[in-house]
Amino acid sequence: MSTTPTRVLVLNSGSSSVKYQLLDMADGSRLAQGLVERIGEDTSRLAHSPLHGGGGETRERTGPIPDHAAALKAVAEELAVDGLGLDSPELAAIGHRVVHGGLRFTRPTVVDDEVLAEIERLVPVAPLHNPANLLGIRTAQALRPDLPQVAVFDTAFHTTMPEAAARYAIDVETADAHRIRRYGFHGTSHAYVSRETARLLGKEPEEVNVIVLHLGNGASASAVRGGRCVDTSMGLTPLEGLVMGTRSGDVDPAVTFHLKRVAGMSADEIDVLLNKRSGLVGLCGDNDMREIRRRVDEGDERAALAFDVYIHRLKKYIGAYYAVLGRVDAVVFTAGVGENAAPVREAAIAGLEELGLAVDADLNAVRSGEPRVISPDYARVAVAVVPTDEELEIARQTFALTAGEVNA
Ligand SMILES: Nc1ncnc2c1ncn2[C@@H]1O[C@H](COP(=O)(O)OP(=O)(O)O)[C@@H](O)[C@H]1O
Ligand SMILES: CC(=O)OP(=O)(O)O
Ligand SMILES: [Mg+2]
Repeated sequence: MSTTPTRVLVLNSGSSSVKYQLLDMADGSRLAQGLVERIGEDTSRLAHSPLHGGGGETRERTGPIPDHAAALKAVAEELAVDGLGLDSPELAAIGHRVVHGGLRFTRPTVVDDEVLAEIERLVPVAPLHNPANLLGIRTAQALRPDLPQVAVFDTAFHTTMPEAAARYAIDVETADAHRIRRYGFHGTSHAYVSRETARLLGKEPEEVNVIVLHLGNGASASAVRGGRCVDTSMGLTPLEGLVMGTRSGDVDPAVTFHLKRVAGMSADEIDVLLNKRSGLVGLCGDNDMREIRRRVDEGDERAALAFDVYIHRLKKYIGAYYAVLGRVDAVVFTAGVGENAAPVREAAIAGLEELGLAVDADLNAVRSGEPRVISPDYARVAVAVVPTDEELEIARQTFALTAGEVNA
């Protein structure tokens, strides 16, 4: 009798990177994880960490990796070195992060040709993300055509948003004809982190109202009432809302036609400006919060301005979502910046004592990979740091959807 396959490979394909993890869903353990970055450049780098059986040294490869297909083949080779190759009969499914699922995909979905066509149709509203997600799926299909490939959508968690939050106040016929509305992104992270925050507080997700601040290279805030998203800061595309590494977040939409009329820029040029040459990088030339803090500490004025604009926007969204929720149990920081940058957490919460929000300096300074409360005991609202795990959440959803099918 053959054993039931319980392993899931998760691929999180970004515009120029692939993050991946191989998990065994029998016990939720991680067997390997890694990252391919700077795909398409001469300085591509793959870092692969075997984690099973006590783990092993992280292995690195550098040198040109031209596209996502080549990246995934390199990942497959590294996994094979550890005896975890993609040809393994223990592999049950491959789970993919897909950023834009439009209105149609509210749940994880087994990929077929029609699903691929729909993800392709959504490329114009996620131009940095959906093409990479598609390449990841197609390459994985070519390597293991017999396995279910599951798409887990960033937009899915936000489909519970009420119309009042999802609608832009523009002409209804025009908006509906072009499916223009607020979709929201990073939903897998917002769902996972809001649930883990309830657990940290010793409550059920249904019992708590949480403001989640996902601050990575892309950044978004969400208001989660009793486990359901009621508002989020990203909109039609992942450009709206918070200040990000290279994206502007909120701007007056008139900026775009002003640039067209006055500066003679094309729509594509404005797209690149707002998505790739704005945000922290546009304000000070750096998008890494570590480097920005280092410059601020040295007295660099442009870095200080970038930091202040970033914090001001973040604080506005905390206030806005406090008002949307009415009662807040926790404000929680997650993703690369949220989990690691104590000065960002301190500055974003500073001055909000009247809202019951405060950060304890000693607790905030602790470096840890564990979920933790960083507010003082007297504070009415908990402030917390909860590491996100989009890959684990994607693996769980992928396995839940396919285990029955594979075993049948
Ligand atoms: N120790 C740290 N201190 C401050 N910021 C950090 C630290 N480590 C990572 N970051 C920030 O996290 C960002 C990456 O976050 P991440 O969630 O991995 O983003 P993404 O998934 O969008 O690639 C980096 O660009 C950097 O700004
Ligand atoms: C949707 C989005 O912004 O994703 P990322 O943060 O991975 O760029
Ligand atoms: Mg991310």
